[in-house]
Amino acid sequence: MKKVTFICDRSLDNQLNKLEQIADRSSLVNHLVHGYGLNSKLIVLKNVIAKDDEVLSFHSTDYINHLKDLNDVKDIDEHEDNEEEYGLGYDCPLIYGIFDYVSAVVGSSLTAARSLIDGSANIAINWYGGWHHAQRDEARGFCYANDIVCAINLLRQKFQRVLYIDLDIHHGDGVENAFEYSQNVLTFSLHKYEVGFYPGSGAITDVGRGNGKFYSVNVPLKDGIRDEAYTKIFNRLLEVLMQAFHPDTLVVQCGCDSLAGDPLGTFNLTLKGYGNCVKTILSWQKPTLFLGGGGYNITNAARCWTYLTSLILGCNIATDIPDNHFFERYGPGFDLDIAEGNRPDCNSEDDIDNCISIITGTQLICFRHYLFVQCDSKN
Ligand SMILES: CC1(C)CN(C2CCCC2)C(=O)N1c1ccccc1/C=C/C(=O)NO
Ligand SMILES: [Zn+2]
Repeated sequence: MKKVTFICDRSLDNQLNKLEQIADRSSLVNHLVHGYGLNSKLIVLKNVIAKDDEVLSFHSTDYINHLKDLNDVKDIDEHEDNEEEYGLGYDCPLIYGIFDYVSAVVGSSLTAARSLIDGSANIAINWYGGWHHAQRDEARGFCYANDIVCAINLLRQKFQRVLYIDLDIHHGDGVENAFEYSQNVLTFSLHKYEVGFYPGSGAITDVGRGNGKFYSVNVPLKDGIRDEAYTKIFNRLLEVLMQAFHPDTLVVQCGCDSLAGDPLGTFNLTLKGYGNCVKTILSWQKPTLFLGGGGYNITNAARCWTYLTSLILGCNIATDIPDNHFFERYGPGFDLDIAEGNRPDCNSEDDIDNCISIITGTQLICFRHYLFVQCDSKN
């Protein structure tokens, strides 16, 4: 019997509602999960606010003290040093109660991770987390603290090797940067990589540094990628990486701004594309933490994460949206599925095959080295 924990907490909904671009997104997810009756199969966990030292497992003391100073400030202009420092400003506007917000969101991913560490679950779901751009000492890209890095640091207290997978349309730069020199955390990100597209990092040649060289894997993609090509590249690359890296646990960022119909709208995935990736991940039967992230078509985010929750539980759910608190928001079709867009796919067959051969070539060399090192150390 698969034990799946699920973070659901109204105080977290209130915290996330402070971000206007995703206001009430988490409430829609939770009500749709409930509407499908999935919550009766989940171990629903209340949030535990992160302690300072847990947030400081990654973030700098200066940055966290700055957030504490700003916690009761309503508008950055009121604050003496209101020029954009620590990343607070345009992309990351100051939100009221910023430190309380960060402690709650980091706490949500730590609460989920703890259930994998204490063995009360083999899979943990936290759709409140996944804020992959935040750096050690600054907010970035709408991410104020990196709950993912804090959760990986906690998981590493029990699990030796962690595989991080990032499905968001944006490069998971904050997580990659945090573990750039580590060979115990392999970061794998599929993302749009084009001049002028945020954050601008994540080229195929970006493979990590020092001992961590080759343990950052980046799959740069162009506009319009569809389920079939995305699934092919995902399965082919991860087949190699799983055999070579042998992770003890996985952390998966399921940002759903790669879906067709997202206001950023440049990828063309449907629930099938995300579902194929999650099915592959589930087949490895490793302790796994699933997180949210981007996703700005609010009802599509609810559709996607509810569907993924049902896959994780092994439950088939109807395509008709069930009665729930936000039912009318799913009109006019009231359908769980998301239609594929008709934007052209700018990724040719050759582009995809090139990506696969370049990466599997590099990674194989690296992991062959890794295996020798492992063999040597055992002799
Ligand atoms: C402000 C929002 C978050 C919203 N948004 C879109 C959605 C709809 C219309 C604008 C963005 O591009 N944003 C950003 C703005 C500056 C920097 C980063 C992001 C997004 C990061 C992200 O999703 N990472 O996974
Ligand atoms: Zn994103």
